[in-house]
Amino acid sequence: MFTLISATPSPYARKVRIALAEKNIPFTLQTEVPWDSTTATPAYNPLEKLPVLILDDGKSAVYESHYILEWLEAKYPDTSLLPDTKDVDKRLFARKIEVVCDGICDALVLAFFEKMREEDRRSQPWIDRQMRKVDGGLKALGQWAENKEGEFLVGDKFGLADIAVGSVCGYLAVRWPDNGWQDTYPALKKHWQMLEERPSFRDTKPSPQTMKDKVV
Ligand SMILES: N[C@@H](CCC(=O)N[C@@H](CS(=O)(=O)O)C(=O)NCC(=O)O)C(=O)O
Repeated sequence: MFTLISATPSPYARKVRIALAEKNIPFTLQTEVPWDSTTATPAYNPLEKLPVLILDDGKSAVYESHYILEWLEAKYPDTSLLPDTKDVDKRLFARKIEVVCDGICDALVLAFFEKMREEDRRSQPWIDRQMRKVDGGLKALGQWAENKEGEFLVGDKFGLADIAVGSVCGYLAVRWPDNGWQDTYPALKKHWQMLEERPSFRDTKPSPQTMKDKVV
């Protein structure tokens, strides 16, 4: 059986947890704090990041959330999370939405750790730059949610784009509760709330973690 190294707040890991659940792939969840020296991630991922999907042999590993999802799509095509193969542009659009969602998360992580620095070592211009990317990314998600044709973001089928958007919105709600995106983008908020009703979302709600070691 697969093992997924995950962390309770991780939006990247939540994408994989949701995809595994939606594809009915059984796995063992190994919850860690990747910033602590006790993490197992370096043993499987040279980039020392989670999520990491450890395969049945207990040694081989797949890492980087967008690649794990691509790997799962290739290995388990029956329960696809992408539009039909003939709909090339829709498939590419779904991946573009994931790119924006991952980029928002990347900027949030950078801002989060910059804010952890002592005041005299903290760069406010750096934090402002990251939050500009978050604002720009959310504006794009807000427009896509506003303009979606069906119940889901790409075509009339639940998939990768919904998983990515739901994960970043859930992360913001936990880690950045004062961010006003839910008021600014009501269609995005409504879409996220609909997604959170799915069992795969209900079973993977993010929560804060406690870091033991000093990171920055
Ligand atoms: N691009 C990676 C980003 C993953 C990532 O940044 N993971 C964090 C944990 S979390 O932010 O998702 O909670 C991590 O392991 N960071 C450890 C490190 O950067 O050393 C992905 O998509 O999987």
